Amino acid sequence: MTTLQITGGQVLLPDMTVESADVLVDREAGEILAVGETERGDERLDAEGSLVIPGLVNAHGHAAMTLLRGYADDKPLDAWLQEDIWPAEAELTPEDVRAGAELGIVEMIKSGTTAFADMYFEVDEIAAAVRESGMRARIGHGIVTVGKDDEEAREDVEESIAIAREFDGTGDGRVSTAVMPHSLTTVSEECLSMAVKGAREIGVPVHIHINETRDEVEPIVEERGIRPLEYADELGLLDEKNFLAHGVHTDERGIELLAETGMGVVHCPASNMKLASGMAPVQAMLDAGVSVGVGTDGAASNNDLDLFDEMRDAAMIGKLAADSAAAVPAEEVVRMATAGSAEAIGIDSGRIEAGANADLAVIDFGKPHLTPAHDPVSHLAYAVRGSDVRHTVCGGEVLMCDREVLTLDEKEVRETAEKRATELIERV
Ligand SMILES: N[C@@H](CCSC[C@H]1O[C@@H](n2cnc3c(=O)[nH]cnc32)[C@H](O)[C@@H]1O)C(=O)O
Ligand SMILES: [Zn+2]
Repeated sequence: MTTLQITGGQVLLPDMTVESADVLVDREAGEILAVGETERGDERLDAEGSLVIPGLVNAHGHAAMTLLRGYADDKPLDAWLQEDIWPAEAELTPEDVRAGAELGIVEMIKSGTTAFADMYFEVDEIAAAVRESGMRARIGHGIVTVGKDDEEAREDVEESIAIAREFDGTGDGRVSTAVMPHSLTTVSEECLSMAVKGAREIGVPVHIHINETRDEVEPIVEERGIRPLEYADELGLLDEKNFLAHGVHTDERGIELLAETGMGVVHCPASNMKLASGMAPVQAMLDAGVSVGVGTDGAASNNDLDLFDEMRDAAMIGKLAADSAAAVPAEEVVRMATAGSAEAIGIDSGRIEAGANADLAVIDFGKPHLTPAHDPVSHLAYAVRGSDVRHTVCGGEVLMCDREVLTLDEKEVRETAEKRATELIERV
């Protein structure tokens, strides 16, 4: 066994208290051995003047969409997808997806994120990028069946199931999967049922966008006389294992259904504000006991993958939505972006204690905007920026040390992404 000792810092514990402690990690097992006064490690990572926190978990996104960052802004979801995003995505090659995923991963590692959930296509490229990077991820092939004939539609579902089966548990267990129908309005009823059944058979979750915009709710109510979550419940889609993105237009009955079934919700506040989708009733969900995590969504609707930004947005919009400054407080938002996200997407991460996976980020508190540090948890929610992260560790492996990414070549990743993004837009 070789050990890694993170020394001299303050540590954020699962009960949200902070204490001066070292963290000792078993590098082979990828687990935390001890927190406190530990024995000396074989290797050491300096955390003097810094706060050690659980690695952040980005519970919903499309990492490869970094290639489309700033390509199409200031439009509502439907027009944005149909006029700009989908035509551009139709031109993406497997190599483009790899380049975009690597760029997204570098950005996440640099801002203290150690795990993420991702819905996209060319998933073998995304799996390869995750394996190379050392991050933890739950990935899947997004199914869209609108505009396809029955056979093509079924093939898309089968592909999502086959990919989920193939990659689950790979990358030393750091890669897990889900079957990922895009939404209740872009996938037919028959195909949604197929997806639910297929996921159950292979024992992986289902991940889907639900209740994102009003335009998505209305057609379901008109056609079926019930709201999206009631329809999802009829399909057997609401389950403790499964998780949805957004949940913006969720009414009281919907919140009850989420709480009763244990279905996870991934709140994506920046994307919801940028596309003017609405404000998710996050405090009401938390009060009802719903499992809530936080995600950035894709870089084309955010436009960055910095979860510190997202925490601040979640706290701010959560207060507006509840009309209360006490809603979605700092501690709650930090919990949502760590243990909450991990629980929602079903991975073991998000807490610093002996026996847990060693997924950590070390934040430099020696900054003007983090002075004075009356309450480090307040700073995490309201003042820390991704660029304050010094080191990132996942499964006991150091992914970034003193802001240098060790598992991928940042400069090369940026140059490749820039070139591929430019050529992509020329083709579109
Ligand atoms: N099989 C489909 C791809 C589905 S992947 C998931 C899709 O979600 C899209 N997407 C990104 N952000 C959002 C969002 O906020 N709501 C709905 N869809 C989104 C993204 O552009 C991508 O096309 C195809 O080949 O076109
Ligand atoms: Zn999305």
